[in-house]
Parts: sequence; structure tokens; C-alpha cells
Amino acid sequence: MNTKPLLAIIVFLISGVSGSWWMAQWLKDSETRVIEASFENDVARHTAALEREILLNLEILFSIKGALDVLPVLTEESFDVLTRDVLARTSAIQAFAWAPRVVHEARAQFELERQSDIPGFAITARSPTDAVVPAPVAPEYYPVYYIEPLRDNQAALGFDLSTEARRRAALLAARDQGEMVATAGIRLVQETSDQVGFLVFTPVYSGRPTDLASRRRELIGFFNGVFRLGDMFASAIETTDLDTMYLRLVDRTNGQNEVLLESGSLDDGQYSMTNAYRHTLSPIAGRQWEIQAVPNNAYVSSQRSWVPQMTLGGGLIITLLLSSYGLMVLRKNSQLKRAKDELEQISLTDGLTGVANRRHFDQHLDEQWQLSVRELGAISLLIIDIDHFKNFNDQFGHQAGDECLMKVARALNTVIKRPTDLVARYGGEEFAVILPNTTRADELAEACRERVEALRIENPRHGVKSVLTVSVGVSTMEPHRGSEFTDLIASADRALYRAKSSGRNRVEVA
Ligand SMILES: Nc1nc2c(ncn2[C@@H]2O[C@H](COP(=O)(O)OP(=O)(O)OP(=O)(O)O)[C@@H](O)[C@H]2O)c(=O)[nH]1
Repeated sequence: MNTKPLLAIIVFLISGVSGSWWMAQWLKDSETRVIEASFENDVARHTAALEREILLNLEILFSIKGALDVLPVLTEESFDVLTRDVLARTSAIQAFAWAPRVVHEARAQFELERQSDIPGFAITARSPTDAVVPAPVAPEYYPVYYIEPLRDNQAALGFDLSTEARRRAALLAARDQGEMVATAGIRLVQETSDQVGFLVFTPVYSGRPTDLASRRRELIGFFNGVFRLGDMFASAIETTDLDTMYLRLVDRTNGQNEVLLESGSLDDGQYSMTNAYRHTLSPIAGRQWEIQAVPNNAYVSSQRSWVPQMTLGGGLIITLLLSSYGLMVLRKNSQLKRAKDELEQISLTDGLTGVANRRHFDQHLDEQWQLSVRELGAISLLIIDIDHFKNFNDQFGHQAGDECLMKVARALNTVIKRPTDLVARYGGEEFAVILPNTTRADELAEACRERVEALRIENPRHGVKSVLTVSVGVSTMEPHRGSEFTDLIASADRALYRAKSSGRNRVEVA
């Protein structure tokens, strides 16, 4: 088989397979980018929804604080009126509380006055074992004074908010900044769902202080709300949306990385993408929160199409079909070429002896003649004729004559060595040998004659010998432009005639 087209088919096959694979991969990557963009869009939507939800609830706190500011005196009754209905309608807010600032000197009097309404009231703190203990002595206290709903939060009454680190940090920041400040995440223990929440403190001053010193001096206390993060999360983000992804809310305030909420677990085998999409919420009450989300496998596969696989399959099928077709054409071509070569060989070969036939002889002599003209070389021709072959035929029959011709042809072929030499059957019992660039053609002619005689083929009716012999006419010429190769044939023929007439079984040179 021809190697060039075969190589082309192999190259086509390899490029077809790799091209299809590359195309499918490219389509898959493009699809992944679209899925990622769409997912990022979803995350941005959820972030905005959660942000809205939190701000809405903070707005409620802010509005109530505004009302408190304009009250001449804050009583338990007015506190209840302002907060109770709101709490009934808003599940995301667990409680509102009022915590006044109490300086140490006024502590005893303060506790005493409150005990008239709440027996046993005291400013308290939590011990390391979470037991309620009297708040340790400090310059100032911020005890919970009013709280709504009271029923669920009775235990909080009197609790000094500044005795717990997270509350204290938010509380002091709110005091100094004159703004709402949220605590870090706090586990809301009184909740049945044990969810995370946070407290937001809004400072209440006497008058409108404008600098840090006056804010610290004029602080009256804090109005604060307890917010349920889980509930806000649930009302901002549809549960069906959470079926498609893992989502968590992370507190990144001051570079921290505290997970406040998560919708599931990343380790449950549903997630092959591991990079989380991050969306930062606008700062809320001094806290910097971030949504981190990862799409689950179900989401990714629901967004994928069959186009990459179909492209790969289609590409492979087309490549294989075209390659097979190419191979088929190639095989057909090589069969045709073989058949053509065989035909050509047949058309140039003598059917009986297997040496070149007359047509081949003419072509070859013409070619070598032209070559010798161009290269100014010599060319020799031997014409070899079997002696008294008619007698041989007459005695042994035509078939034996044919076998004899075959043996003579083989014998002549053993003498001729060079690729440009050619042994041909020139006529019935006549052979010719073309010898380009041969100086001693007479020696080769003699070798031919001897080789035939050495066959020792019986020919009793031979006039001279009892074995088969040949006569050889030799001619050597240096052809020039305008000369014909028939001159060489005629010359060799004449030499052969001389050999015959001089007694046969001999070589005559022209
Ligand atoms: N068996 C056989 N005989 C052939 C073939 N071609 C030619 N002949 C015979 O070769 C013989 C040639 O005879 P002639 O031309 O008279 O020459 P000759 O008998 O060889 O005598 P000289 O050439 O003068 O020595 C004829 O009898 C042809 O029939 C062939 O293909 N097969």
C-alpha cells in the first residue's frame, strides 16, 4: 500500500479524534462558564435578598429607637406598647430590651427601686459555669431593665450586658460612634432551634452629642434588639433555591472568618466544584458579612446540555467513516495498481520463456539507444539463433521444442548480470541480448554460446554436433544523433548470418 496516503489518513484520523475531543472540551468549558455566571447571578440575588431582609429588620429597631428618643419619660408600659405588636409580626426579631447606664455609685439605689416591681432584682452577670451571679464591681453597668417579651426573657432582667465580651465590644463601639452596632454572632440559647443570632445596640443620649467625649458623657443607655439570623436567612432565600447549592454566611469583620450559618455540609458528596463563590454584603451595623456558595452536582448537571457529548460522538463517527472510506479507496487503488503492474508485466513478457518479449525488447533498445546518444556511450546487441531447431522439432515434437526454448532462455539469463542488460525472445527460436556500455560483448556472446552447449540437450540431427548449439551475431555501436537502433539490429543480424554460414555454433562480431 502507498505509504503517503496511508500517512495522510492516519494524520486525518488523529486530527479528527483530537479535534472532536478539543471541540467537545471547548463546548463543555463554555457551558461551565455560562453555568458559573448563572450561578453567580443566583448568589448575587440571594445576597441582595438577605441584605434587604436584615436592613428591613434593623429599620424596625431604628424606628422604635426614634420613638423612644421623643418620649419624655420611658416607662415599662410605653416600652411594651412600642415593641409588643412589632414583635408579634416579625419572627426575625426575638426581643427588644432597654439597658440604662448605671454608675457604680447609683447601683444600690437602682436595684432597690426596681425591686418594688421585680422582687429580688439585681444587676447580674454569668459565672464561667453559666450561673447567675451579682455583677462584679465596675465603674458602670448596663443591666437589662425592660425586655419584651418578658415571659420568655425573665432570666435576662438585670443582666449586665457589659459583662459579656461580644456584647461589651458592640456596646462600647455603639456608644463611641453614636450609631447602631451589631455584636458578632451569638448562639441564642433560649431558641428551640438553637439558631445563631446577633444583638444590635443603639445608643440613647441626653441631647445630641457630636464628639466622642460628649457621647461618653451624655450616654443614657442602650435600646437593643435580638435578631434571629436563621429566620432572616429562611425568609430571604427560598428553600427550593437551597436545594441546588451549599450556602453559608460568614462574618468577616476585622478579617475574622466565623461561619454564622450554613445550609448543609460540603462533605456529603454532592459537590464536585470546590471553589466557593463569594458575595460581600454591604456593611450592616458595623459588621462585614459574606455569602459563600457552592453549586451542587444536581444543579450543575441540570444546567448541562448533551451538545459536547454529541459533538464528540459526531466528530468521532465522521472521522472514522471518512478514514474507513479513505482506507477503502486506498486499498482499491493499490489493488488496481497491482493489477495494472501485473498486466504491464504480462504485456512485456514472453509467455513461453518468461524473458522479455519483442515489444519489451524494442522499447528497451530504443531507451538505451537514446541514452547512449546522450551520454556518448556504446551499446552492444547479441542475436542468438538456435542451430537446426527445425530438426529438433521434427525429431522430438513441438512440445519438447518449447521446453528446449525455456531451458535456453534460462541459460542466457544466467550469463546476463547488470540491471540495464536485457534478454528477450526476438523471434521463434531466436533470442536477443541488449548490453549497454559493454566493451567486451564478444566475450559475453561466447559465454552464452558455451552455456547453451553446456546444457547438453540432445539434437542428433544437428549437422555438426549431437547437442543443441546456438550461433551468435554480435554488434557494438556508438550511436550518434540521427542514427537508428535498427542499424544495430541489422548489423548484428548480418554477423549472425555469417556465423550460420560459417558452420554454426559460433560467435561472429560485426
Ligand atoms: N517448438 C517450437 N518451435 C518453434 C517455435 N518457434 C519457432 N519454432 C521452430 O523453429 C524452427 C526454425 O527453423 P528454421 O528457421 O528453418 O531454422 P533452423 O532449423 O533452426 O536452422 P538454422 O537456423 O538455419 O540453423 C521452425 O521449425 C519453427 O517451427 C516455438 O515457439 N516452439
